[in-house]
Amino acid sequence: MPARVLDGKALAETMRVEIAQQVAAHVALGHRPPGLAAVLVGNVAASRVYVRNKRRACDAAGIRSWLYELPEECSSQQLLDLVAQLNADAQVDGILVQLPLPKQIDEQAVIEAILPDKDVDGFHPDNVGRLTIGIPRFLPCTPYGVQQILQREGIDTAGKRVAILGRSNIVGKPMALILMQKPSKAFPMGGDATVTILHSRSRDLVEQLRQADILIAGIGVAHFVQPEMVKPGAVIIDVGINSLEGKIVGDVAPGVAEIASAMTPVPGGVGPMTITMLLQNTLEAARIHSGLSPRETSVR
Ligand SMILES: Nc1nc2c(c(=O)[nH]1)N[C@@H](CN(C=O)c1ccc(C(=O)N[C@@H](CCC(=O)O)C(=O)O)cc1)CN2
Ligand SMILES: [Mg+2]
Repeated sequence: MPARVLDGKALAETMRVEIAQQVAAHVALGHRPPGLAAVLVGNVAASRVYVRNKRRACDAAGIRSWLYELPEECSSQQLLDLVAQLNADAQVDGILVQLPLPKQIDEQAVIEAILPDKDVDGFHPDNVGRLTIGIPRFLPCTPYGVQQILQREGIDTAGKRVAILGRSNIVGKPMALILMQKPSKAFPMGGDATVTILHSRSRDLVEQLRQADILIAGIGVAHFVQPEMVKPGAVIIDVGINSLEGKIVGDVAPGVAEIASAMTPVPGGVGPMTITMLLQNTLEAARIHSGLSPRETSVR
């Protein structure tokens, strides 16, 4: 039997309606609508599409958004000046600097310049540190989206073997931190799983992958995961977005659907959830800025 399709697009739509209701409730309490500043630097076509989709999703949820564009050849200082302006703007709850940035820009300096309580991507070291010790403020949107797919599709992660292919700061590392975490009041999304991160230097890759109850692929190689690398009945989450022969494909080969019990499609799986979780984080930022959410929570 082919794998059950984990329809991220449908779940993203459901969650966006829920978020719109939460935004309306927030405004009904007398608060101003949440606001997101989106920063787009240069001419990467895909980045332009993602930012446009993020702003459309904001609009539909009742979140205000503003687009700031800088030219491809801008300097780090120009971008840092813009971030400082947005940090100081009381209408702005969240700042999204779309990645990747042009090569002359010091990406890490830009990430660190964003105020941690406006860092709705969850990339600032303060937010990464909080996630690491189990008192997160904002979870990075892609792994947060994966966690929501697993939870809302009823896929229990407690005690499961999870293999994560890829060790990026945006996907692999935060994904591991979320799924290994013991759930607590401060961190209800904790997955209680046994997590293995695999990467280009990992030995016995296929054997490791074949032990996984849940396999999360985020290495950016089209169709890297082949059927013989997967344990029969495993759950497969495909975070890859690659272009192959003019089509968008994931890191997982289509034949894996014959082996797996459930699998996210590409497109229409994790991608739409990434955008949805940005809305959730922006609402959370607005709650923080209106004094509704605790800034600090203790480890339990
Ligand atoms: N500042 C950030 N930059 C980047 C992030 C991020 O979370 N924050 N993630 C990615 C890009 N990304 C969001 O920004 C993103 C990628 C893909 C999708 C998506 O919906 N993809 C579609 C398929 C692709 C397409 O049709 O063009 C899908 O999977 O269905 C959404 C968001 C890197 N940069
Ligand atoms: Mg990302």
